[in-house]
Amino acid sequence: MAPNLRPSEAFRCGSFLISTYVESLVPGCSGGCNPVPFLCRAVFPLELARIMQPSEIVLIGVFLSGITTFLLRSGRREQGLPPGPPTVPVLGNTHLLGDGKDLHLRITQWASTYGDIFSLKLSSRTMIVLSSATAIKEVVDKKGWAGSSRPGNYIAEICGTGADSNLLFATDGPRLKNLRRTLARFFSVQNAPRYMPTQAAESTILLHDLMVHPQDFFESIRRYTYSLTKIMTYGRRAPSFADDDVQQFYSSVDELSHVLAPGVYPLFDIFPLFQYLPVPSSAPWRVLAHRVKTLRAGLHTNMCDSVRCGLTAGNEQSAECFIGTVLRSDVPEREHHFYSYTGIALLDAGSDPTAAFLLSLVLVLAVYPECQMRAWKEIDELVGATHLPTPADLAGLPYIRALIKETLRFRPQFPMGVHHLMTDETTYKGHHVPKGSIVVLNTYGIFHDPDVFEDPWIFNPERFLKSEHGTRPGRDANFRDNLIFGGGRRVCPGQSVGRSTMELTAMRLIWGLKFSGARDPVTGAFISRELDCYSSDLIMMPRSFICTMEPRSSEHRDVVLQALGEARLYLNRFEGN
Ligand code: HEM
Repeated sequence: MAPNLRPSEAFRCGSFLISTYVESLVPGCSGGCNPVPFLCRAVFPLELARIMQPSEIVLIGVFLSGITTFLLRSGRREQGLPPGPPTVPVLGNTHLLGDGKDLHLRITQWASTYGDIFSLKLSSRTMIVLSSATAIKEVVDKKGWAGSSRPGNYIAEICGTGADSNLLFATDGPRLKNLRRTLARFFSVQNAPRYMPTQAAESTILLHDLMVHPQDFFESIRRYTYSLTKIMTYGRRAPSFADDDVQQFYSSVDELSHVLAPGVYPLFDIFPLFQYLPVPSSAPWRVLAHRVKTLRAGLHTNMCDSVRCGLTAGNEQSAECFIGTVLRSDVPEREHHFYSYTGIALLDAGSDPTAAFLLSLVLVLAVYPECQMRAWKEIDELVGATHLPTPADLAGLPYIRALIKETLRFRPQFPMGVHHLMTDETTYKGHHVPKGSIVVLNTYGIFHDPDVFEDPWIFNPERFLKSEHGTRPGRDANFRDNLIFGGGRRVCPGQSVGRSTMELTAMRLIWGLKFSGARDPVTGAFISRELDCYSSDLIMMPRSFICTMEPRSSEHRDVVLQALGEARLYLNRFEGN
């Protein structure tokens, strides 16, 4: 229950709201250093009192007390909701989210205090955090579509990538269901092997890039995952990271993640009133949002046009890719934008999550040389140095399978999933989960729960050799292999393709390269701090880190060089017009 409003708290809440708004209008103001919010807080009420008549002040007082009564109720945790951190009036727990940095760690800490279901009050909105596989199964998976809508995202709307265009933000409804069916067919388990020749050829190019330009490994890996997704979606590849579309796409992704991060823009979705306040077009987040909108609209138009041209010219790749399938289908005219913009959603959803895994893998191989050596031993015995590993080899590589699973457990790409929205109420462990609540799938917390995983903070692939899910014996019968891919009806439609890319590429990187992490010049110890250097936006991605890599032997390098010609020849079909 919220305590009564004390003057100090009222002042804090008011200041928070006003400063959030004002800070968003002032270029370069994102911290406490800017004097404007403080001036606003101090001068604004005094100034008003000076220029108004007493009757106006009374009227405003009545109006404000009505609003205050409404707002005071809005921060409270209603009876029956799961427990959670104490609330303050108006804000509820909003102030605890801060700038969103490392929120997954705070959420995981709260889960250890309040249990596998707890609630946060974001003013009048309720957020339910689920931190066990059982909770996800009961609240999301079993509820079907009623547990799988999405909360609105005003800032994404402004960026032209909201519910009406982008599948990722789309709310429950017939057109989403139709689109999901189309995606399910396109990326089905049966269809996934179709992409294997592309994955094999592109991963050969990646190995070669890493051998020749090891210092550019971030760019090489991001090009690789973008190119794979672009081929499936638009029937065209991206030969170089310097290509215009690659540059535009990644600038838009980086800027979109930034503008969507809490703290950069006013809390429009929590305090919808902000949506009606005047905002100058020079406000920093508006400038950013406008740039993102322009970049993505340009990409969308160019890419769709190139598929249209390909279809007219009878190009096979254009006909077979996702957008080609959509353009050739009888999608009603009014749904065309939503369906075709799915191309951009696929680029978003397919490129960086896969890159995040590969970068995490490089990082752990570099700083856990004992794991790298054990993986080499295993792959050398099975595959040898005379040819590249193929998907069929994975079955004979239990340690490498465990290493992949442990990397995904240790650094899941979506540490807090992607928010779901309940369109119906439900209960779990006697707690009420109301209709309209936002649901967080706390994947990071689940994978770092010491009751379920022994020493969860330690990187230890062996745990997956002892039990299928790496859990303590008998813990959490509801654990499923695809928790990293979300849940309910929104579970990742690209999971088969995503998994096969991660597995094939992991085998090939381990097979062909030696990774070494940076060491402290005095102690000689690995700078393990780098393991904590992750971006804290929606996707958990290592920031730049120092790592050297080289071919394991001249034999390995020669095998890659020999395979290169065939890979380029195969990929030729995805180049040109
Ligand atoms: C490889 C690593 C990947 C991971 C870890 C991953 C994970 C996820 C997660 C957690 C979600 C949200 C699910 C939810 O709301 O509960 C998601 C959604 C989605 N993913 Fe993936 N994904 C990956 C790769 C891919 C690939 C390769 C594609 C397609 C090319 C793809 C396409 C999508 C799409 C379209 C959605 C939105 C679904 C919706 O909102 O209905 N993903 N993914």
